[in-house]
Amino acid sequence: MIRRGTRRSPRGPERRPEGAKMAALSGRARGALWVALLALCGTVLALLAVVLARTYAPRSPSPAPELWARRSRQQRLEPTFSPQERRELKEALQGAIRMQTVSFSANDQNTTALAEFEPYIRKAFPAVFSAAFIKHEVIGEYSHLFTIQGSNAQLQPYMLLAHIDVVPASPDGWDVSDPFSAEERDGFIYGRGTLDNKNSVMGILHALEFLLRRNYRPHRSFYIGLGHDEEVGGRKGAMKIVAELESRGIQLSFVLDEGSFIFDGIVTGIEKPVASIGITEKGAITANFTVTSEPGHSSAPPKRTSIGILSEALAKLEQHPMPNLFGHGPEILMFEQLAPDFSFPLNVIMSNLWLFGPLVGRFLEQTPTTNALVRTTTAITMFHAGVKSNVIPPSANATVNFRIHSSQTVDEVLGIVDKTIDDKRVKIEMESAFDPLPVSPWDDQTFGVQVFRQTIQDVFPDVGSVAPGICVGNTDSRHFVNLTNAIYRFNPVIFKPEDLPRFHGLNERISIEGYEKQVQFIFQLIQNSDISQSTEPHANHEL
Ligand SMILES: CCCCCCCC/C=C\CCCCCCCC(=O)NCC(=O)O
Ligand SMILES: [Zn+2]
Ligand SMILES: [Zn+2]
Repeated sequence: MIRRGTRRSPRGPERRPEGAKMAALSGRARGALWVALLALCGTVLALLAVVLARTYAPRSPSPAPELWARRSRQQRLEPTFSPQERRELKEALQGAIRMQTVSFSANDQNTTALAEFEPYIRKAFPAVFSAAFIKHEVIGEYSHLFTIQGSNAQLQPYMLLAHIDVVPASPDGWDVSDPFSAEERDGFIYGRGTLDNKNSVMGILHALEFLLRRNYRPHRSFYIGLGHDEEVGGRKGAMKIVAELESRGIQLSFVLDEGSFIFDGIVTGIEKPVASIGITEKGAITANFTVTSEPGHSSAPPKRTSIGILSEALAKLEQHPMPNLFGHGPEILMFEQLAPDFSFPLNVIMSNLWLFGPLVGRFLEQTPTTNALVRTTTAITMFHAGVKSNVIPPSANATVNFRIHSSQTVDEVLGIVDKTIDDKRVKIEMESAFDPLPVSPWDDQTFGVQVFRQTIQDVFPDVGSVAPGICVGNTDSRHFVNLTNAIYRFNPVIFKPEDLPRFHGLNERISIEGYEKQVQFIFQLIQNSDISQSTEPHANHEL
């Protein structure tokens, strides 16, 4: 008999309790899901709040030191130059460009032109060479050291650096007839050295000349160092100047050299020009790579030739770039400080590098300029092999130039190179090597930083941020580490993307207006350095 209600379907009775269990369970699961969802929303909202707070938090403008604030306009000489003075500025720079002070190598420099440079500057800057409180010395035959004795010996001196020598330039590919003609075209002076670095050599001396002609006597002492072999390492120039100053027991308040610019349009997403002041510079290795093999007749070649083996090793270096180290060095400071200058949404990203750092690192490595900021770069710069088309060459040789990221050392880079090439047939010899330079202080209490901020504001009011930067090349200032911990690299010139290939390349040029601004900057910098700072060391700096 089949009783109603007791009939068991094969699944029914078992299913009901299971279903109830499931329903109860899914009720709990749903609850848990809601809790998780709410927690997630809370976390996302909290993250968003942090991200927005970091993006839009008011940044306190760097306080101008009280002394500058109180100084009346009358006390300060305005950086305005007469038409006659402006002509003089331009012609003096042109004359300097025409002197072919080329450095080919450490042992091959145009010493005739270097020697002619001294009478040239003597004639161009009569007030500098005749002032009773300025001492001029020739160092290492062709370099120059000027000591400007300020009226207040209590103030710690600073130093301005520039270099007279230039890299070679052949006329091929230039728009003007000759890279040493200093031709004026469309408001620009063309020529080797217009940006690197006779603009600074002549700009510093001319600013001082104009101040002296207006009877200005600096309060704070300072030095001007003009090296003659910066492009080949600075051993005979800058290093000798340093040895001289060290022997006199000098300590400097700051050193200012070339090495960075006011960048305009160099970084995607930043509209305004930004001043980047190099607080460090990369290390460097120049290494020679050699492979030797049995020479012989090309009709019966061995399986591998020295050229093939070396090429493979070099290709490995190019195919396996050094690691992206964005966030491990001072480049992070640079982007943190530039964050407000980026347009939306990049400003949000740059203000939150704690979250978006890896993404930004990938973004920066896309162009050679910003790639140089995030890693040790590898550049194969020379390759020599072979003597004749039917001779198996006995050797192949290449030179590779590495520029080392702040967070790496020479030894670490060499370790990676060895591992990457992994071929005992490739011999590596070091030509020169040094670690990245120490990082100079960057805060509003540091005297040099105060002076630069104030002077940029005076002369370039349209500049957005004044940010700490990295000098991706090397400068004479790297030899000055025993004289100060405050070394800065900054050329007060607007630098646009089209200027990049001109640097050490074709059609190097400076606009006449840009050069006048550079002279104004130094004119103001000397005056702005004449305040005393509260943290001034109490020492007598009789020079
Ligand atoms: C918003 C910041 C972007 C920064 C991008 C950096 C771009 C760098 C471009 C040009 C500046 C290069 C200056 C390097 C000065 C080096 C002087 C020199 O030639 N020294 C000899 C040498 O390094 O071999
Ligand atoms: Zn230079
Ligand atoms: Zn150079």
